[in-house]
Amino acid sequence: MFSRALKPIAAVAVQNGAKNFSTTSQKNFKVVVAGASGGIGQPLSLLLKQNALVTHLALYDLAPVTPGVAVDLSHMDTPAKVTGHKGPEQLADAIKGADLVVIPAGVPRKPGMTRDDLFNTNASIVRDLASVVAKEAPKAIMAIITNPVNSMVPIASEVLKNAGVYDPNRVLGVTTLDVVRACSFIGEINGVDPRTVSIPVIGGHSGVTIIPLLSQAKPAVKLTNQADIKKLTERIQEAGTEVVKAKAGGGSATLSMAYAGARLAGSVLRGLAGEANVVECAYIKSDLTEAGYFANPVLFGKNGVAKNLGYGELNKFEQELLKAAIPELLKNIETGVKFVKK
Ligand SMILES: NC(=O)C1=CN([C@@H]2O[C@H](COP(=O)(O)OP(=O)(O)OC[C@H]3O[C@@H](n4cnc5c(N)ncnc54)[C@H](O)[C@@H]3O)[C@@H](O)[C@H]2O)C=CC1
Ligand SMILES: O=C([O-])CC(=O)C(=O)O
Repeated sequence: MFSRALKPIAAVAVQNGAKNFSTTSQKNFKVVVAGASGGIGQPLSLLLKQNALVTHLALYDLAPVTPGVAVDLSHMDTPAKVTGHKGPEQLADAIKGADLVVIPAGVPRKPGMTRDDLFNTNASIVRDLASVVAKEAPKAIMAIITNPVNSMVPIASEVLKNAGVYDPNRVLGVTTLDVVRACSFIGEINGVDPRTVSIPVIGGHSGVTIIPLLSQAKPAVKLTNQADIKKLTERIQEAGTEVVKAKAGGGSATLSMAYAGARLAGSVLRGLAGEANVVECAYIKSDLTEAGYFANPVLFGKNGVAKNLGYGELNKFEQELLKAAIPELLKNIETGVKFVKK
């Protein structure tokens, strides 16, 4: 399982690729936010309106407020034109000609729920959005935030396959929040600015499938005790639940997710614009493990994923984490694939 991993990634590339938003405007990109009026969608759209690479920001949601959210954002003095699209009859217009479709549409968790408990509601939402992307913007990059991410990416991929337009380099599950959290917690422990921390988080986006490679963190995590390393690993794995509990029925992470989603979207766009060395972790079609989809650092380019950078050397503890993650990932992936095939 481990021999297929590539060489350790250059941590500096992760840091630089991930954290410097471009101010150049080499190209004009249409970006769609599907689920734009929600807890993630609104602040994500606010951040994307500030990205100079975005010249058209199309906001799509079922919520009646959506055209109003678009008018609100359109008053910001940044270049992107903003359009609002409400309801399925306006979806094709929203998606047509998109370069990037970011999807936070769907229901969030309440305390006591797992991400898998969202499957029944969110699967058909992602399936239906993917089928319109297949028709109206088959070359668009799809960045899926909707949970459970581990199953939603296979769903979108199967829909695109059925439509004959699937390109595995253009379908991503957004796991950036796991990296953002790991950097934040390590920054706290090390007493350094979290923006100077870089770490790959691999696997998937739920519980045991979230594998922070603390042994590859730069700078090294100032923890020597294995019990503390285990505790930090579990905090990163359960950080989503920490937010769900703290919001006490008011939903899950929205603001930190918007930040993470804007960062991922910005990196995708910089890759599309031809910038070199743009690296982020993302959940993609993969043959590195037995799981058909897997998250680890990837290089973005003019056509989406340009190179899978692998996950480097794992220590014994991380190998055990990977072993625990694979059966869960396989199950999540199968659930997604079966949903489209049924
Ligand atoms: N990948 C990640 O790291 C994270 C993923 N999430 C997931 O993101 C999703 C959204 O979370 P929130 O924004 O907090 O939820 P929310 O309920 O605040 O917003 C969801 C929005 O989606 C819209 N929507 C529902 N069905 C739709 C459809 N068919 N087409 C377009 N829009 C539709 C709703 O009207 C609503 O505005 C959830 O599934 C949540 O679990 C949340 C945090 C982190
Ligand atoms: O925990 C949730 O349900 C939302 C999520 O994916 C996260 O915050 O990582």
